Amino acid sequence: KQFHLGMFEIGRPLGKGKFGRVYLARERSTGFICALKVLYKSELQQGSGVEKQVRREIEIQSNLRHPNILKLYGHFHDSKRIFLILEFAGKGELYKHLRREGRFPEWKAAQYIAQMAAALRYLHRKHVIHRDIKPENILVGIHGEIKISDFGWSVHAPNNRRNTLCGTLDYLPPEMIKSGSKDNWYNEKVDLWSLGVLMYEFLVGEAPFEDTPIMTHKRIARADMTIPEWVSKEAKDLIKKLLVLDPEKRLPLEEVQSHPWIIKHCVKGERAANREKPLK
Ligand SMILES: COc1cccc(-c2nc(Nc3cc(C)[nH]n3)cc3ccccc23)c1
Repeated sequence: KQFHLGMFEIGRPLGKGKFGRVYLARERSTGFICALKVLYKSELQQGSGVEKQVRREIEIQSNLRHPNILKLYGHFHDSKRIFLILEFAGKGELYKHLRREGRFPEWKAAQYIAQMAAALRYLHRKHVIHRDIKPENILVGIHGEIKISDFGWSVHAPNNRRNTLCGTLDYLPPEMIKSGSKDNWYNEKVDLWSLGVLMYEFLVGEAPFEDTPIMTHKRIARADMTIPEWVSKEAKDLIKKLLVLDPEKRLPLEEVQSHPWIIKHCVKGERAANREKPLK
């Protein structure tokens, strides 16, 4: 399908980030609401091969269909800009919710981790490794469901500490911070480590290896973290089974979804969707 700018009514800017801005938009003929991400070619060309990476990310994301992955409906460009037509997630950025609430109750963290595990299983079945799982790359839909919203570049303004020059180290697995064999970078187990970091940050309100960059590097390499005693023992068990140095020893996604902590908090059935708390 051919898209062009005239097909859309542009609404309020939702936010801006490294490579451009995101606007609320409505497709004129259908009234369909979406988010329009505008990337400036000039800014992309500066980065080393960033434009090719954008093309690859568009290629990947436009072929994905999953309720917990933000849909890319299409794209088009004019002389100066590239436009991405993206699914609109009504409740915005997950990391803003996390900062506002400090940390999530266990039942909410478990539902988010279960949705992330389902999305990652789908990605890995399609041989896509996300490699950049962190709260900044997750959006929240109107029904509170989460959506992985970033395949390789960020839309968030560098307004929080972690958007330092090199981006946060917090989520990198040991095999990606150690020099040496890069083939582990293309092993989907890297996403399991980041899922463990995400789970820790949801429950504790800060990342497990958060420190000065040098110390973070050291602590990741040794999987050196402490889990506060007030975290439930089931949650502690799952975190420890994901934050494992040896990629092959990390808990597979199928076993994450059937872990007692997930089963305990994630009630099946459509009624759960409208319930703040799961059934006792
Ligand atoms: C820097 O702040 C940014 C940056 C980019 C998007 C938002 C934002 N996004 C969305 N939804 C979206 C965004 C995309 C690509 N699909 N659905 C909703 C919001 C609601 C309130 C505030 C902010 C929001 C913020």
